[in-house]
Amino acid sequence: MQSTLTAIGWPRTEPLPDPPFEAAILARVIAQHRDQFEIHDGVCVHRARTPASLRKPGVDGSHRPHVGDWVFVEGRGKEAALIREIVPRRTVLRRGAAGDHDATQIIAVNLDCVLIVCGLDGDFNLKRIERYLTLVASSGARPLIVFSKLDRNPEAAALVDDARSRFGAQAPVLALNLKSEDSRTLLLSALQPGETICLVGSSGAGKSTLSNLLLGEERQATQDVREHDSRGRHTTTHRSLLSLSNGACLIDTPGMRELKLQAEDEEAIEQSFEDIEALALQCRFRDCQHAREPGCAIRAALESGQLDSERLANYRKLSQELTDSKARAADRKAQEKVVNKSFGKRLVEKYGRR
Ligand SMILES: Nc1nc2c(ncn2[C@@H]2O[C@H](COP(=O)(O)OP(=O)(O)OP(=O)(O)O)[C@@H](O)[C@H]2O)c(=O)[nH]1
Ligand SMILES: [Zn+2]
Repeated sequence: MQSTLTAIGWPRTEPLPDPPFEAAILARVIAQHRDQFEIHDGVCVHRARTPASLRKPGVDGSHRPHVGDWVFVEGRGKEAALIREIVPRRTVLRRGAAGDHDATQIIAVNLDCVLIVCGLDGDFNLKRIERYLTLVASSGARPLIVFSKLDRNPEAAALVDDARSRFGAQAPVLALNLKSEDSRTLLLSALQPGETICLVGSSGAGKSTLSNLLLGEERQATQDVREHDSRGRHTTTHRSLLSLSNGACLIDTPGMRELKLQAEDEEAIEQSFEDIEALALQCRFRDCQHAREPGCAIRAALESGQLDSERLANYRKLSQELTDSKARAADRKAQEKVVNKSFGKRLVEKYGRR
């Protein structure tokens, strides 16, 4: 049992925890879709759910299972398994302002190494890397900075030097062309057998390219971890958890990859796209969407070649993420208010107003 679980990241040197009830099965949460979880027991993938009490709004997020958790479940097979207990976590990666509990959200747990992926193109941003480093350091996991697109910028070496002198003491720094097969060996040698890794970084930084690079010849290596869905069919497209040939494993799920930006990143976006924000100020209309409005400075800059359309697209994507993230945060707050209000009302009904 130990060996099948180490393939999905159970630490080799750590004994397995005692099952808390009869027929308890130890498995790892590898993906989450709202209230549904995908768990891996070292052999197969199953569906799982939590008890209804944990699904109620207002429950502290840390009591709920998260991607990377080791859990004891009851029952497998046709029905979704029931997650009964969460094994104490070794590390917890959260996003959001440190100390501000309202704004923090668990991204993944039990990670050993977090790869901070950053492009050596327009994506390069020391402030953002610094912020990621802070998040990773407070998670308990080890950070590894991976610069991508080394081949895309003739000035890359200077940027990498700059980053090394700033962050070299906190994290190893790799600068790679992720499109080159040679980079796989370099990457794998920076990872340790048995550790669980994940990728964070902004949109377009190269996370997919990196996981594809690791996947490349790794497909064979994952064969021994056979994957079925709950009905026992093979799911060939399954990629949430990837065992690498050096014994490390990569957790890479949509919820994690889209490390959505928080309001505090607004400043970072403004900084990286100063030129675009300055141009937008010159548009005739203050609420210009840069679509068909007359006197649009952004479109003029695109036409004259002063502004690169890909860069604008990237800016739009990041700004949209920021807007979405703010809307979700507002939604959460509003929902909590409703819950607290109805809870208050029930108290009044039960005990009368005091
Ligand atoms: N030449 C070159 N291109 C790269 C490198 N890394 C990534 N790219 C390209 O950059 C683009 C974005 O890379 P992705 O891997 O899709 O970025 P991502 O971080 O997964 O982006 P999201 O899926 O939006 O989170 C793709 O067109 C890649 O082919 C690199 O090292 N060299
Ligand atoms: Zn405009």
